[in-house]
Amino acid sequence: MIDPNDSFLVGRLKSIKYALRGTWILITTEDSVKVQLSFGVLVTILGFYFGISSTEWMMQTLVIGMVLVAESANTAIEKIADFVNPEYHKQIEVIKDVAAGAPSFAAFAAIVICGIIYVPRVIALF
Ligand SMILES: Nc1ncnc2c1ncn2[C@@H]1O[C@H](COP(=O)(O)OP(=O)(O)OP(=O)(O)O)[C@@H](O)[C@H]1O
Repeated sequence: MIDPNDSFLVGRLKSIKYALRGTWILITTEDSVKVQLSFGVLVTILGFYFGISSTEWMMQTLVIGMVLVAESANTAIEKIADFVNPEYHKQIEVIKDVAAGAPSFAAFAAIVICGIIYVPRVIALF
């Protein structure tokens, strides 16, 4: 925990440590994050294979990041909801469903961007 008496530098270093711990928890325990990360790795390999442009790399990296950020925020909201109310509640259902909508928007953008980048290149292979 960050102590108010910590120096600025120690406070920032602790924040980085906690953020890396959170990243590790997401990568190792959350199936949805594992799946999204695997897609990220796959399109990165495709990017090298097809030699995509700098602009395409930027767009692709941006959408991979968007999906992972949304998926991580969704996971955090799910965990808060489970902590606040582990039993069934109609409002928790709505909260979780709405939170799950965030990665869906990001995933839609990622599919469109990756489709624009790769569909013509894959078609050109045949
Ligand atoms: N406590 C609850 N009360 C009411 N509905 C719930 C509750 N917990 C889960 N649900 C419903 O079940 C759905 C799935 O919730 P769950 O917590 O299992 O997430 P998940 O889809 O498994 O998430 P992920 O795969 O990202 O871990 C929610 O979107 C919601 O509709």
